[in-house]
Parts: sequence; C-alpha cells; structure tokens
Amino acid sequence: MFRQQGGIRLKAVFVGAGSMAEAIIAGALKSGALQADHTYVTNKANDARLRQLAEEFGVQAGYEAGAALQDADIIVLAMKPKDAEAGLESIRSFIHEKSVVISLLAGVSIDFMEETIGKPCAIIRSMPNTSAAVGKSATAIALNQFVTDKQHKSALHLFSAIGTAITVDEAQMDAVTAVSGSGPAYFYYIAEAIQQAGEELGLDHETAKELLIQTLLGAASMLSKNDGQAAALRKAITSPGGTTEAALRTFDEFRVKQAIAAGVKEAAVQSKRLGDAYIH
Ligand SMILES: NC(=O)C1=CN([C@@H]2O[C@H](COP(=O)(O)OP(=O)(O)OC[C@H]3O[C@@H](n4cnc5c(N)ncnc54)[C@H](O)[C@@H]3O)[C@@H](O)[C@H]2O)C=CC1
Ligand SMILES: O=C(O)[C@@H]1CCC=N1
Repeated sequence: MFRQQGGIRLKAVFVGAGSMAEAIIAGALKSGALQADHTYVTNKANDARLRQLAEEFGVQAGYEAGAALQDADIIVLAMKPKDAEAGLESIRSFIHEKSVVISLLAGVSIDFMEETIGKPCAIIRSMPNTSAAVGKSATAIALNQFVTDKQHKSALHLFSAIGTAITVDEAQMDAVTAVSGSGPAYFYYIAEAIQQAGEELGLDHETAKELLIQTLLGAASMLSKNDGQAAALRKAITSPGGTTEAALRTFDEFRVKQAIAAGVKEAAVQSKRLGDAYIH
C-alpha cells in the first residue's frame, strides 16, 4: 500500500498550491494515501494561500521547501504549464534515484520534463479533471521508463483518492485530455442549454436547476450501471412519436452529435499544439 512502503510513510511535496493541488491533498489525506505531517506544500508567491492550506489540512507549508524536497518520495508538480520550466528547475537539484515526479500539467511531455531535469528520474504524467474536488475525477497517467512497479501502484493509489485512475501510453494523452480533462466542461455546456430552455418554457430558476441536476446525476448512474451503453439507454427512453424523439430529431437537424464530436477532436488537436510548445 501507498501508506506503508517497507514500513515507511511516503513523503510528498506539492509544488504549486492551486485548486488541483488542494483537491488531491484533500482526497489523499481523507483516504489515508498521504498523511498531513508527511505532506509539504509550496507555491510561487501567495503566503496567505499556504497558511490557509496548513490550517485547513494540517500540512506543512512554506517557502523553505529544500529539505522536504530532498526527503520527498513524491514531488507533485501542480503549477500552470507556462510555469513548468521554472518549476522543474527549482526541484532539479533535489531529485534522487528514489523520488518520483508526478506532473499534473496539461500538455507538458515526459520528454520535456526529462530534458529539463537533466538526469535519470522517474516521471509520471497525469491528466485529472476538476471533479477531483468532489472525489470524482477520471484520471489517466503515463509513465516513463524509470518508474518502478511500487511507484506506479503508489500513483494509482494517490489518484484513486480523488476518483478513478487508469494507466495509458503517453501518446494517448491528447485524446485523454480531450475526453476527460476538458470533459466536465462539455456536460456543463449542455446543462447551461437545458437550464436556459427550461426557464424559457416557464420553469422558475430553482425548479429547472433541481430537475436538471438530478437528471444528470441519474443519467450518469444509469450509464455507469449499464456499462456505458449510451445508445441503448437513449433508445429505451425514445418512444415512437414521443417527446424524446422530437427533441432528438431537432438535435440531428442541427447536427449536434457531429458538432460535439468535432469539438472533442479539436480539443485533442489543441492539446497537441500546446504540448508542442514544450519541446526543447
Ligand atoms: N483545471 C483543470 O481542469 C485541470 C488542470 N490540470 C493541471 O493542473 C495544474 C494546476 O492547475 P490549477 O490548480 O488550476 O492551477 P492554479 O493556477 O490554481 O495554481 C497554480 C499554483 O502553482 C504555483 N506556482 C506557479 N509557478 C510556480 C513555481 N515555479 N514554483 C512553485 N509554485 C508555482 C502558483 O503560485 C499556484 O499556487 C495545471 O498545470 C493544469 O494544467 C490538469 C487537469 C485538469
Ligand atoms: O482547458 C485546458 O487547457 C485544461 C486541460 C484540461 C482541462 N483544462
């Protein structure tokens, strides 16, 4: 287990203290994947934010991260991709053969990280999503050649604390980013349209909202229970000549399905474009 590797509790340092770092810290402490007294958080310049995390979670936080980094089994990179180079340079001298760098950074390749660190080092590139804040992220991870089985298991355990976690080849990360990284936003977009239509049809804001949220939760549970059989579930609701058929016919006229698929593919293209900026 993550907590006990050879009887030693793993030490983690989060470099970056934004919403993603907070979601992972919250989930990992709750599940026991990490312990507060073995978790250190640092950021670029917001001392109040560090104090807030220290108070809320009991973690160590500050700008004297050297000793914690030196000692760390896990270094989580949690800054924005534009700050990747500075972040990697700040940890480079503390990395040793037993540490693993876990990156949350969208689009930043393992190659880029290896070259910036400049020495053999275990690196795990991940793509969580914002549902991590409620323990429901769908996270994918990709490993470099130096990651040991133990480190791989530890990373899966860590990300399981904020939802589900799977391992993919790094080549699939653009597709993963398009599907599950950006994915929550697509459902919010559809939710906005339904909310608006409900209100235009005469429902008050609260009523439309409650019906919408429960409908989304129910549909997600049904999809999960029925092994992702979206088409079969849709057909089961669509009576001939009925209301659902009328709605779907209208969606088809607007080519909504094709539009969504094209958008998801464009997200993958953009992920690759952003990644290309992080090639030496
Ligand atoms: N928001 C999302 O949907 C997803 C975000 N991600 C990734 O998670 C990462 C973090 O995102 P957020 O938490 O939303 O960011 P954020 O902007 O809330 O937080 C970034 C943190 O990094 C710190 N920072 C910046 N440069 C630093 C440096 N050189 N050294 C130490 N700390 C530094 C900042 O002070 C701040 O605490 C991003 O790289 C993003 O690509 C990944 C999947 C989904
Ligand atoms: O939109 C973005 O670039 C990031 C990556 C995945 C979710 N948000």
